[in-house]
Amino acid sequence: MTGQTPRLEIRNLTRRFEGRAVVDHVSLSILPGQVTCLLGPSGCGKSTTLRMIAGVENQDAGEILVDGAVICDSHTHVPAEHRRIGLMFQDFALFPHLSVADNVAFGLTGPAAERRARVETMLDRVNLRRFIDAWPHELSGGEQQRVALARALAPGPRIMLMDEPFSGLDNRLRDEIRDTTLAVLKDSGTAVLLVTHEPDEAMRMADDIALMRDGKIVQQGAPYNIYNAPVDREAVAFFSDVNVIRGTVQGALTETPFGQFLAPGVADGQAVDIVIRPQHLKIDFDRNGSGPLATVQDGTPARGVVVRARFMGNESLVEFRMDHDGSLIKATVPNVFLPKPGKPLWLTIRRDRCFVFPAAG
Ligand SMILES: Nc1ncnc2c1ncn2[C@@H]1O[C@H](COP(=O)(O)OP(=O)(O)OP(=O)(O)O)[C@@H](O)[C@H]1O
Repeated sequence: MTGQTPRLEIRNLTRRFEGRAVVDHVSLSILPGQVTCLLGPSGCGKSTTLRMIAGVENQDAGEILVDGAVICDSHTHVPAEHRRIGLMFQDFALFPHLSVADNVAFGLTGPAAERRARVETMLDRVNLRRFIDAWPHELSGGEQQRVALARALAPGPRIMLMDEPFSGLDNRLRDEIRDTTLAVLKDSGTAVLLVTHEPDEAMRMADDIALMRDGKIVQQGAPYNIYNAPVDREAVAFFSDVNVIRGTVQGALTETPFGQFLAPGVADGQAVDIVIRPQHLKIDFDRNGSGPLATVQDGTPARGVVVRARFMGNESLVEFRMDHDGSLIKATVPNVFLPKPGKPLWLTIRRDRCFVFPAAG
């Protein structure tokens, strides 16, 4: 909703180590009940950003606001324990010497009866009330994770910071725990900043994704927009395998073996990369040396020879060596399609799914 005060806002947050800005003018805001994922490769500065918001690391510049009030800038520094920020980190284990009830009650104050009632409510939310008197070692990994969530949410934090919270769980359990966690977080109205290096996790959890690289946020938006309108070639490649077809621009157009592509605003003679995901190529049979007819949607077919084909479960991945320049191109098709190496086939690319970027380097 426009005009709503963000629960969490950071402005130009910067942190330098040994002269290098590992977090470089990072700004973002999160509304109550919204989940934002800070997504990026290892070492891009995600955890450092989170640590500054939590108050366990000082920024060199920038400000942090909660509900419109500054909690940290060059003059103010609200200590970590007064920020009402919940934390859930991968290695943020339960206290092994405390029962489930005492773990969840850990950050609570007030009369014992009230604390007990709050613990029961929180365990109900994560469907673990029956384990109230159990010890952490009696619970599975997923159950422990849900208790950790109940513990983090029990004091009613305004913001939850989560750093790769699901990475210790096996795949199938992880999907289930993510869904439960998301439902509980949404219900609590907390603003969530979740750090992950896994695009699938971000797509699954986030209302908003902030894509981070080398200390900077390079793109921010809804998962759909980040996936379908990426800012550059690396942003496409972060979410999936990509094929890159290099071309040179003449008169805002580039000629390729797959047909012509528009390159508006790019100067004559400049190289461009046409980037296409493997699932957006179409494969067609060779008809005595010719392919299918060119169409407006799919451009001109180009011929390649199968290098290898693998069955991946839901789809088959076929790799081609292209006749025109010897480059390798990957295409995926649903179900089982395993042509023999050496077989000539024709490829077309879905023109509406191509991204054209000025070539880097
Ligand atoms: N206390 C420190 N002293 C010096 N350099 C540091 C310190 N903390 C972090 N760095 C460096 O800052 C960069 C960003 O680290 P950070 O942990 O924030 O990245 P990340 O994106 O969270 O990575 P990962 O996903 O691997 O945890 C890294 O190059 C790291 O080596």
